[in-house]
Amino acid sequence: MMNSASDPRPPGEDATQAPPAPPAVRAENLTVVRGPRTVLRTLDFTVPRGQITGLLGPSGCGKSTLMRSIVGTQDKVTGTLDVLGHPAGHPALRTRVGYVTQAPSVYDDLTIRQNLDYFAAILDPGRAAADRRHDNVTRAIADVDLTTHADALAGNLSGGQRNRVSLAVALLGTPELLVLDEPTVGLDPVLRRDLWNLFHDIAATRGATLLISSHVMDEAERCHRLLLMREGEILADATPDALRTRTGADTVESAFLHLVDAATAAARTKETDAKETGTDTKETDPEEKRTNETRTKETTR
Ligand SMILES: Nc1ncnc2c1ncn2[C@@H]1O[C@H](COP(=O)(O)OP(=O)(O)OP(=O)(O)O)[C@@H](O)[C@H]1O
Repeated sequence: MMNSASDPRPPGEDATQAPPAPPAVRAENLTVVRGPRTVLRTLDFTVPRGQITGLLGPSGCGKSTLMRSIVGTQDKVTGTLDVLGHPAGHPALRTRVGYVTQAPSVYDDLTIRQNLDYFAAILDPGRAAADRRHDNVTRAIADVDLTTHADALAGNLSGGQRNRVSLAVALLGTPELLVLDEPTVGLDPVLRRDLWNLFHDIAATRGATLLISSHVMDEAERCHRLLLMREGEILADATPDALRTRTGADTVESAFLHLVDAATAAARTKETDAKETGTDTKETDPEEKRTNETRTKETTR
């Protein structure tokens, strides 16, 4: 049984013994600027531990930027962004957070096993760990269903297979938080189903938290919680059931479209009001932005 978002302790654990662990991710007033654009605007949300949270929204809405911020690789992040109780990017998070980017990071001139051996040696170095590394590599390759291809050169794999090698690398260290940027792109339906089963297995048996981006709405139904994004803002933060109930929709896709239409209508009304009163609401005034930035709790990285 999955733990609740508010109390991640195992059922039956004495509430007086230890304070509840912080959420996997906590964002307050999170803003990210890329080039001349504010790509994420004053986001407030939490990602509960031990669950699969889906990050969904149309192409360009800011999903990858948010993930990069969480794993600590994004510049010009302001506001508060805590990951597993530390500021995002803190050195203590290096082995606790796994990240798979959209572009597979594998060495083409090595086999799958050699790729994993290489990353395993970085994560868990030394002769004494050789047996453990071998077991972890074999397990990670099996997790992503590539055992029969273990000795194939990565350069000869299909795009979907290369994605799965990247995922296997992220699974090597048994991270507490796995951040996966569109891990099922380019995969056939059988592999997509198998990967989603694996994600649920990782959450249930290892108690890991998974944050998975997608713009395929049927994948939303497989998540415990959803963060629905549009144009750098969070439209909804709820379970799939709650979203459907709130909007009266049959599917998460219809619920999302309902919320997008409502947000578009609200933005139009705001624009019309601004034109009538002569107030520009589209972009924050640079001076106001500077003032906001000095108010934020965490310094710009
Ligand atoms: N280096 C950059 N400079 C300026 N703007 C950028 C830069 N990189 C991305 N952007 C803009 O930031 C916005 C968010 O991009 P991001 O990659 O986070 O979106 P996404 O939701 O992950 O899209 P996709 O689903 O297509 O991967 C986009 O509008 C994009 O054009």
